[in-house]
Amino acid sequence: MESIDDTQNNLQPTVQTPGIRNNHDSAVPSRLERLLRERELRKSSRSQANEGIRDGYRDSDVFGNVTELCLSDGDKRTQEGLVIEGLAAAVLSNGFERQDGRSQKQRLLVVANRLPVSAVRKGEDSWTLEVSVGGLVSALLGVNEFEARWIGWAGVDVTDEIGQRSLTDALAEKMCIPVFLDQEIVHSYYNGYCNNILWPLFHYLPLPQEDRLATTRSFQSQLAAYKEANQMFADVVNEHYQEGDIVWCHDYHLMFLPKCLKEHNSEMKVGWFLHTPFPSSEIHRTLPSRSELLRAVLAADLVGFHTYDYARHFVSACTRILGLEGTPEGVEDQGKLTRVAAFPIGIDSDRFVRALELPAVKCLIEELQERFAGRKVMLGVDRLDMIKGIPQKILAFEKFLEENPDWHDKVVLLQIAVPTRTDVPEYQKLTCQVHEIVGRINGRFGTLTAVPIHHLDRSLDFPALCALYAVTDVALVTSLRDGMNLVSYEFVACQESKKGVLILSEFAGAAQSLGAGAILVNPWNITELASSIGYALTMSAHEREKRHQHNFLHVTTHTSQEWAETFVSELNDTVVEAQLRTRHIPPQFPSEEAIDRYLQSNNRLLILGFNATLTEPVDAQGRRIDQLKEMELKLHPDLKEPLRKLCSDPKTTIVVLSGSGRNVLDENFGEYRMWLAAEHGMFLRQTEGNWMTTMPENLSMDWVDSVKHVFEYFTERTPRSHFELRETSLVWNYKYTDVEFGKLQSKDLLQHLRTGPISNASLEVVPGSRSVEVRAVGVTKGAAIDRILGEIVHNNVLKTPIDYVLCIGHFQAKDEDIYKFFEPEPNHGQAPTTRTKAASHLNRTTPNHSAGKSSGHRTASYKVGQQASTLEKKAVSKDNKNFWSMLRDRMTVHEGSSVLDLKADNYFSCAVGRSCSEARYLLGSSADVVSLLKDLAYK
Ligand SMILES: O=P(O)(O)OC[C@H]1O[C@H](O[C@H]2O[C@H](CO)[C@@H](O)[C@H](O)[C@H]2O)[C@H](O)[C@@H](O)[C@@H]1O
Ligand SMILES: O=c1ccn([C@@H]2O[C@H](COP(=O)(O)OP(=O)(O)O)[C@@H](O)[C@H]2O)c(=O)[nH]1
Repeated sequence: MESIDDTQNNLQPTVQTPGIRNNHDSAVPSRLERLLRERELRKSSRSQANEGIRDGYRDSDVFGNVTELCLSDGDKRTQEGLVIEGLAAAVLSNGFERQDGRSQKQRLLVVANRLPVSAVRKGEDSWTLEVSVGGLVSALLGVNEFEARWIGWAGVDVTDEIGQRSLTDALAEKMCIPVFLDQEIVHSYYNGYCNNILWPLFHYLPLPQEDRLATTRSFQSQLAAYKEANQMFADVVNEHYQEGDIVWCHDYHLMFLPKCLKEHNSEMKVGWFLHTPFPSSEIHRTLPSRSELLRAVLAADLVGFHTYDYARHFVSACTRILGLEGTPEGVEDQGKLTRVAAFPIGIDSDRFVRALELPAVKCLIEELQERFAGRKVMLGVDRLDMIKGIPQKILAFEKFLEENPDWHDKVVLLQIAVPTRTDVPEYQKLTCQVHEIVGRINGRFGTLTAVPIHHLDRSLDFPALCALYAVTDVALVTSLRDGMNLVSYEFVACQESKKGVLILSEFAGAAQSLGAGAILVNPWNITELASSIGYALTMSAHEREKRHQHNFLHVTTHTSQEWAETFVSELNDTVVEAQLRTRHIPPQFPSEEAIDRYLQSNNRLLILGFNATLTEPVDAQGRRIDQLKEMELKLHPDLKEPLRKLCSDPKTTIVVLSGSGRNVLDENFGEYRMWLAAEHGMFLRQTEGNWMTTMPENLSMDWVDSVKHVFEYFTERTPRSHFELRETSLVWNYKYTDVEFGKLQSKDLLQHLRTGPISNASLEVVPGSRSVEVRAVGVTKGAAIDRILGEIVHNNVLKTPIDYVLCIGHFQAKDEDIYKFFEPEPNHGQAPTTRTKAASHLNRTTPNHSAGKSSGHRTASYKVGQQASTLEKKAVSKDNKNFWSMLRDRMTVHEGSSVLDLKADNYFSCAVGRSCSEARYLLGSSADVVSLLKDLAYK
């Protein structure tokens, strides 16, 4: 349908849900079938691998936990070093032949701001590497199914060549590749744009008022640094990329990376995963660079989040801010689908479970038990970040002590607060604030021998952390927002013997997976938090056991390994799916060929749509749409001259065939010598003549008032929607309404039209991308074309038959029948003509190959001068596919006076701004139509 809303930035979801649609082809397994099969394969390969470990035929390096094995071997190296070797060992299994016969591991380039190690310089060319702390590092260290390389920043500024070279070598041993960022970039990109703008915003924390002005001033330079840093990451990826690699970009630091990578190599398989929440679109839209960031991420093939909520917010930001189409699969832009889905992260639970058996850890557990004998242990482990809700946690603990004097010397809160982003002023303020509260509470409730809160401004190593988790009675996670929160998972993994209680913020992603076993709290509600502490401390053993088992099962089955495998498998599949989709997308319009054939033809017919074909394109790049301007359809100014030139060519007949009313066409085309077909061809005129109606005589319009009544009702109830009453149809348009509300209302409207009191009327309901049109049954552009042809023939003295047809428009739904009108009938013994077949057939008959081919050649002739009046009286056929034969049957063929003599190769049908169509070819937008018509006019 070429109704007023159908501009190119608001495309209909033309490709249906993959998986449900079964990939267009029953022989091809659906997306879900493929993913399930892949999962089965992974499972069986893993169980074989585990058997391998039990049988002792594999080196522990590849599948076992390196940390644990080395420690038990009495190795004296630091635990951090060993964890890194865990990654390296996992990674070093290059070329390992899987037992299921599948080939080697796929190469995975993990790109994250931070490498899993931070480097400390010891001399000119010597370095020590320490494990970086944070959930992202912990999770990815558990992944060993792939041949992974990690690309990222080593956390130091290295300006000299010797330093850079030696650090590169040191990191290479750990399968890490550095990106060298200088201090200035780190300051603006990492401390500035990442941690002072994106991080708070993604966690729903507005910047404090006094910083806001300064932030706004430096915003542009920070954004520039952010883009520059992302390009630096991309350069390193490009340098190391090998064909077939998977590139997995991580987190809010690298939102521009997918775009940079795809611009360099569109074949690269690129995934992007966000470890933080993605906020409601209402929050995201406050960001000045909101559109740019979204578009850059959408360049990825697959975009992943921890929870469905975050994924939903992202899709909604893309639909509301960019005006793109959100589907159950992701986000569609001009036929390109970016898949968006939830992939909840996990931990390497085995590593924690087995760590508890290590002598070193057992020893620590005993020490801690002795130290806190007679007291219940409560634990908090967080980076010292404002999102973690540390002040709220401590204040709630204070309230609990206040209200429960009996517990004063029977409970202790151990708070590990790992310093993080210490250069950012907000973090410095938080440190002071927390110290102050802890000091006050310890002063208030402490005794000479004991204090209620042990607060540590430092990180712990892995054995200490495991021991601490194991002796804890109640873990407190009070994040105000948290992507996932792996601490809660790690605590559960270490609690098989104690079965302690987890108090968990409902604002952590983990609440969605551990919600059944944990006590969920709103950390802003200090009273509720304090009473939850009391409830947890006194919980019965039976309840603790039940809750723990539930969580333990989840943590041990949803591991980091599973997470990474699922993501990578979906990424691989997304690329397969994209290939399947593109098989069914018509190719780009072959301009050169079309122009050549145009020039060689003697009598050409150009059928052009109007809206979104000959109109000025709407700027969709994040600028606010000007509804009033856009609703007033105007011919593209660049088309005026070429159109005039084409119209003056005696060998060319132009028809503008539009859904718009006569007045709109008059205003825009009155000055040209062409044919105008308004309201889908119901009205027709040569611009030098008068409008005539081609409406079938028996066309009933009795339904108009009832439909108008319904449209008025919906227009009143849907802000910024409007309807247009044409002479033969009505269009309700909701393009400018709230996306979701508009969709809901249109559903309601359609239901009413189809099943309500007017459902029996002889009318056709045509849903567009953001519109609903109602017209009489059988009125389509395809149905109109034979009436139009009849009139043209009737009016023109045809010296030669029409031997070239170009039909081009943003036609939708039923109006696509127009593209089929001139398609040749299938030859006997051949499969019926399909879009792809037609396309490939056409490709076959390009000048190089077409010699002697005339399979698509059809000649039909009108008995000139007779058929027009007959035709206009005939009822419109509903059987669109038989127009050609109808046409032929109705027309007397007589030698020498054929009206149409059209070889298949001289027929060009083209859909504008559509991703999928019945047309043979596609053009992106009206801008492409402009250059095509210019070429036709001036070549
Ligand atoms: O590298 P830093 O700036 O020091 O910060 C450490 C990491 O913090 C964030 O972690 C997030 O990822 C976790 C795992 O997915 C998730 O559980 C947690 O909720 C998130 O906050 C950050 O996203 C990472 O990039 C940082 O490396
Ligand atoms: O002293 C510490 C404290 C924390 N962590 C690790 O830091 C990660 C924190 O991840 P989480 O997802 O809870 O939050 P993030 O810090 O990533 O926001 C967990 O894996 C902890 O084991 C650590 O290694 N040493």
